[in-house]
Amino acid sequence: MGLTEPKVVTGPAGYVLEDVPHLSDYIPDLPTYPNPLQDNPAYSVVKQYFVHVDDTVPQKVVVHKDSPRGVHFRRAGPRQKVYFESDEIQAAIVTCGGLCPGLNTVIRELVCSLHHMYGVTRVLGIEGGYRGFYARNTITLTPSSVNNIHKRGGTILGTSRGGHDTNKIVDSIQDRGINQVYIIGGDGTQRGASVIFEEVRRRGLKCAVVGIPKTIDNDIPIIDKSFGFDTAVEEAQRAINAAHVEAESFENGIGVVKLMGRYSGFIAMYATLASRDVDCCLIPESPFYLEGPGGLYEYIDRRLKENGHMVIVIAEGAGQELLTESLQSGKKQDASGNKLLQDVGLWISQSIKDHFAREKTLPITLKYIDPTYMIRAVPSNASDNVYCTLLAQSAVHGAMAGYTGYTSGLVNGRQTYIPFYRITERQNNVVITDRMWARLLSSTNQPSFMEVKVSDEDTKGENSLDELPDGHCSEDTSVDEITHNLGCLAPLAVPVLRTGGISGV
Ligand SMILES: Nc1ncnc2c1ncn2[C@@H]1O[C@H](COP(=O)(O)OP(=O)(O)O)[C@@H](O)[C@H]1O
Ligand SMILES: O=P(O)(O)OC[C@H]1O[C@](O)(COP(=O)(O)O)[C@@H](O)[C@@H]1O
Ligand SMILES: [Mg+2]
Repeated sequence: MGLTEPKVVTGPAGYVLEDVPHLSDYIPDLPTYPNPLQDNPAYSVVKQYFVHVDDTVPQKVVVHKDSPRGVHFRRAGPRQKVYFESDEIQAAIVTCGGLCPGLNTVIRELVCSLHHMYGVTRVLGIEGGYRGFYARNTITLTPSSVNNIHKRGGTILGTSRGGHDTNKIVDSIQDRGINQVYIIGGDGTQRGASVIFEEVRRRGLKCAVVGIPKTIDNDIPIIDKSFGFDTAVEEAQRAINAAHVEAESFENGIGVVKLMGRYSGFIAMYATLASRDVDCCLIPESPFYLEGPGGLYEYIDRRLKENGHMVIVIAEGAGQELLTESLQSGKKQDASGNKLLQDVGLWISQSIKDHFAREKTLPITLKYIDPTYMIRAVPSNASDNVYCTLLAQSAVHGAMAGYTGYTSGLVNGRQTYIPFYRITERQNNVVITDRMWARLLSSTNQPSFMEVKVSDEDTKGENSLDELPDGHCSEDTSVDEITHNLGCLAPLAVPVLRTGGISGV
């Protein structure tokens, strides 16, 4: 049996539904049952509580008059018919990868939704990430055992990187009679969940495999944002405030704050936009250089002369190419295969100190704050708690309705079911030619570290978005937006890195 073919349904006017697999795709004659929610007093009063079979959610909400209707995802929510009887269900929950605020809230709400909405009494917690399926004991989860866990950071189940052994995991699922598995984790975890789903399907098991996207870095595509992201941005304000207070209190004071973001600088970008005290934000997607005209040192010098102090926010994945140059580091990886990063915060702080000591232009005082793990470890805030609740409920409704092989996620403000391949095919990055980054540049006044090169050829005709180089165009970016952001007149502007003046220090 080959890999599951994408289920793509087309309709009039360019309508496309990227549907998710269903247990009935590979198990014939599955019995169905009325959804127990129809007798639940909390829900039976809600008009049209059940989601219509044809309800779908568009991926793009900004369209032109003549645009095709485009890609849609199946709307999440309870269905009239379910594919499991309550007492037949053995559910399991696992958390994998790094921590993120809200993990415990999702666990709590999965347990409570299963129990209170669908009468499921058997829910297992798999301890310590994927390897917990075959190397650790399980714990029984009940509404009373999870009642207060949303007030705590971390995950009560524990987590880990590496240890994804598909056969051992699916053997464990089969041996324990697990027929709904909820896998909470980031991009790596969702790739792992996709492989588990394929093996479950190959073995013909009646087991719904459901992913719930967790990523403090917000690096998962398609979804609006990840749970815990708002909390992280909020918590980052405390570090930025401290850096600002320190910087303001000394002559030529500089506060440097490192935030998480291995490949995606969303936390740094949003924390900067939220704070207003940040003078410079450096992210992995926007390469920068230190020396020479338009470089970081020149900007720091100017800002200190203008304002007497400054705050720099740097995402942990920013400037890694400069560090590699200067520190001759190897390419190390963690147990999951993620790039292991050098401490860019320490490096940039030392580089700035060395530069100003060498140049003897300004006597600076620099304070470096690394709040990364403190931010990741806090419990989720109120809005993330609501988000986690809806996410968990949607995940459960989908499994009960027999859907499988999907990640439950928010798309344009609606809960949806997204096929795994769409979640794992690429990473979500800050698009530096999008409006958001332009807003940041205009709020901090920092240099863009780019020159705009416009070729004659490009100015001659209409250019399609497809012609833009990788990483410089999001699916939601129009040519108008790109030219607007770069402040240039041509229809196609290609940002290029200044190559002169990059220094390894
Ligand atoms: N391509 C893959 N196939 C199978 N499992 C994977 C894959 N990538 C990562 N994993 C597993 O997913 C888990 C979490 O991945 P990791 O990258 O550490 O965190 P995150 O899911 O937060 O991105 C690990 O146990 C890892 O072994
Ligand atoms: O927990 P570790 O192994 O120190 O990893 C730190 C990494 O975890 C993250 O917080 C989140 O990464 P994941 O989404 O892959 O779990 C990154 O921002 C950071 O680089
Ligand atoms: Mg990841």
